[in-house]
Amino acid sequence: QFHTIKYEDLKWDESLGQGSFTRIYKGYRTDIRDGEKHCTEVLLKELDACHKNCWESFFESASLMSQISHKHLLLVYGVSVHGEKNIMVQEFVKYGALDLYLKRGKTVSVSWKLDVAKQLASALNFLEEKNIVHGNICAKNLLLAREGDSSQGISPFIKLSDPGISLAMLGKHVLLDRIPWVAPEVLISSENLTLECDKWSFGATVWEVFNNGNSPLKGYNLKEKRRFYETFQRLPPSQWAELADLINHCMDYQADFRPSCRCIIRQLNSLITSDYEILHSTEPVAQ
Ligand SMILES: N#Cc1ccc(Nc2nc(N)cc(-n3cnc(CCO)c3)n2)cc1
Repeated sequence: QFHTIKYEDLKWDESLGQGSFTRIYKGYRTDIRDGEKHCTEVLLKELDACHKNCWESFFESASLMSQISHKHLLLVYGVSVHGEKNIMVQEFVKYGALDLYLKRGKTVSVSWKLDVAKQLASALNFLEEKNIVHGNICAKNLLLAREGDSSQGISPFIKLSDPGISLAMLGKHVLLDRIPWVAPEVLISSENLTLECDKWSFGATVWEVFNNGNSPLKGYNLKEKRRFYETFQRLPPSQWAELADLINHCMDYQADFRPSCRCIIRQLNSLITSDYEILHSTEPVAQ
């Protein structure tokens, strides 16, 4: 169900860090198309050899992303297996993970952040229409393909990354550490992983985007993270009441009370036109 790529066609460049059980590298893929040699910049996502039993979940995640195509979903070229190595070959997205981009202190406007939220909501709406659960929505899995330039009215462009190893395969500690992105019902049983869980994670991700990429519950240990859910706590609300309401509506402890994607998109559209932008934007506004 997806393309297999010859290991000899891949070249590794610098290491770019790691996800859960995976290591990522910049790389190049040579392939011959209509008689010409092409060399494409790629992202090589390697599954740690010690997690061999996860490889089918790793490939399931790759095949999920290569079976459907949408402008805000990451393009997966295929997979390569070489001895112990399992490698997913993805399009190289120019500016990388959004959480790191925001943490690097880039000041972005309110409308920039709302554009990102709307693009994520449209990707989620697409998945919802296909009844596909992503299961790992977070700012680290949002990749920035275009920075945008608010002075030129050019909006940013994001791509949602593959979900990686499925939640069902992850140990309890990894799941607890994913609080507050993982929906509370999933901690009880990964059987509860439904489309509504992606709405919860969407709320936590929008919170990250509006808090300059800072991790919610930063510094909480696993016990404190568990207590956060057990006592039905909420993330610190944004001063922008309508935004805080949307985030809390998505992060409703009752899964079936969470809004549909269409409702989320409608609420985001109403936010963009509100005068919050004028009152709170960092750029001086022409009087
Ligand atoms: N400096 C820098 C820099 C780093 C990376 C990229 N590009 C890129 N392309 C992808 N397809 C995936 C990722 N990626 C990043 N972190 C994860 C793990 C969480 O998913 C995935 N990064 C571009 C610039």
